[in-house]
Formats: sequence, structure tokens, C-alpha cells
Amino acid sequence: MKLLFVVNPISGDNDKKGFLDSLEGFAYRYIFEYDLFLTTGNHDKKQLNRLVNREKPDIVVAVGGDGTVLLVAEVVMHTNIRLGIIPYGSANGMAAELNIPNHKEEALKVLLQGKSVAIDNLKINQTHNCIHIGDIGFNARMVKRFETDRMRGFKGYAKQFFKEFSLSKKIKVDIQTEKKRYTKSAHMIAFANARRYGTKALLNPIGKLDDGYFELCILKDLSVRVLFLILLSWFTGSMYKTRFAEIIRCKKARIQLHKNKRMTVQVDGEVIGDKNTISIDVEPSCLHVMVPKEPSGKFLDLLVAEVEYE
Ligand SMILES: Nc1ncnc2c1ncn2[C@@H]1O[C@H](COP(=O)(O)OP(=O)(O)OP(=O)(O)O)[C@@H](O)[C@H]1O
Repeated sequence: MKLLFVVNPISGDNDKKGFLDSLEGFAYRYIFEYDLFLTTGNHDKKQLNRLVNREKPDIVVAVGGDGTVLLVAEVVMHTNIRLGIIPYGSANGMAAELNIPNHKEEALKVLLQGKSVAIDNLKINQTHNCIHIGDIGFNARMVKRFETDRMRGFKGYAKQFFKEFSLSKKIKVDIQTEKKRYTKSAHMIAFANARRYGTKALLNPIGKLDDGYFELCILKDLSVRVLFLILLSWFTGSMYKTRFAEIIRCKKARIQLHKNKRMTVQVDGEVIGDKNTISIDVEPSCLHVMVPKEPSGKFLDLLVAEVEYE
């Protein structure tokens, strides 16, 4: 078994030295070969592509946050090489979604003793990949602020949440899915492959990474008057039952902002620019990911069974 660890030295403000120092011992104990690739934030994808083609590892392991996971996913997508995750970001949304333990040695064991599942990718504007959650509006602007702020981690997100909350305005959009056309006013529209943000907010209780669909999660209200209810319903996964939100399940969608307006778009925690039109197309089962043999998401599975959708 050959593993290639892709280590982001800055993710989550976490020192990875302890983990890296232990790797030699782990390799001996669990019997695997390994290589290391340290990201620099510049041309990482190109260099990683070259290394993967040369070394042909069985699993490429993202040691970082959701940005690092997406980097690795883009390199191994549409191949038989598997993606592995050692969660080392500030939020680790994708690792949580896949039930990967936070404990580093336990996460490593998942790579060696877990199982591989094939999950979907969302192609955004035919260029960008999204395996977790992307959005326009409130959250995307918050992510943009977070990127330029020195404060990382959960505190950083909380700070940007309250800043952006006071500024958020509704946008009007036309949405065309493979089945239907809609006109909506919203503070935020997310295109979700997964269920939860890295903050653990349960945006999309009917989300499944491997079902060949994604969900448009539309947040229609965001005022001080309803802030408490929104936060409560967001974290308990009942948002879709309230009048603040709506979920549309589909395989493809085109979102067009009215009056040639442009909005910041974020995909898996990275801002990809300001756009007037966003197209989303699902690419089913194109990414093989290592997950634990026994998932621990029983409670959520129950929730999913109760939800009705279009
Ligand atoms: N050596 C480096 N120096 C500076 N930036 C880097 C370096 N390596 C990667 N990056 C940047 O790190 C970002 C990805 O970070 P990642 O998402 O993995 O961690 P995080 O943001 O701390 O965690 P999370 O996404 O879970 O909140 C990318 O924008 C990438 O360009």
C-alpha cells in the first residue's frame, strides 16, 4: 500500500510536526510506504498532478482542511486512486461529512482498514469542482472576509458572521433546473452535495454525497427579528420546514441574477470570484474516498428518511 500525504503547513493554524514525526512509526506499525508533498499555496495542483502520475500511489491523503481536500480530490477525480483525509483544517466539513475521526491515528487507520466509496462532484460553471458545498450570498461574502482576515478558526468565522449579518441584502434570481423554472428572492443560495457546513450547521438534511443529485438550499429571510429561530433551525436541521428556507433537489441548475448583478461565489471554502450566472452540473460517482467501515450517522439517516422534497 502506497500513500502520498499532501500536507498543508498553514491549515487551521495547526502544527503538523507531531503527526509528521510519527509517520515513520505508523508506516512501520501498519505496514505502508509513503511520500510527502508540502503545499505552498502556489501551483500546488500542477506539481501534485506530476507527482501522482510519477509515483502512482494507491491513496492520496489530504492533511489539511477542506481546501486541501478539494485540491487532492481534483487530482484523483475520474481515476481509481482514492482520496484519504487526515482532518487538520479549521472546520473540516468534508471529514465530518464522511465520518472521519478527528483523532489522527484513528483517521490514518481509516485509510488502511476502511472502505472506498464513490461520491459525486458538482461542476460549477463547467470549470470549478465542488465536492462539499458552494454558495452565493451571505455565506460566500463571509468566506471572502475570512480569507483576508488574520483570525483563523471558529472564532474567525463567528466574527465574520456578525459583520456580514448586519450588511446582508436580498438578491433576486431565476433558477432553471432539469425539470422546472423558478424566480426567487433570497439572502443566500447554496448548492449542496453534502449536508453540513464545517461549522456543523445542518444546511441540507436530505443531502447524500453519492446519490447523483445535489440540493439548492435557499435562505429567504435573514433579519435580526428571526436570527434566533434561523440559528436554531439551522443547527437542528429543521430549516427546510420553516418559512425562511426551501430545498430544491436536482441534477443540474442554472442560477441567473436579475439586472446583470454579480455575486461572490464560494466553492468548498474558496472564493472563485463574482459571477452573474452560475451553472451547476452533477458528475456522479467520479471520486473514490476512504471512509470508516462502520459509519456513525444513524441519527442523520433517520432525519433524511422523514424529509419530503420535490
Ligand atoms: N504553504 C502555504 N502557505 C500559505 N497558504 C497555503 C499554503 N499551502 C496551502 N495554502 C492555502 O491554504 C488554503 C487551503 O487551506 P485549507 O482549507 O486546507 O485549511 P483551512 O482554511 O485552515 O481549513 P478549513 O477549510 O477546514 O476551514 C488554500 O487557499 C491554499 O492556497
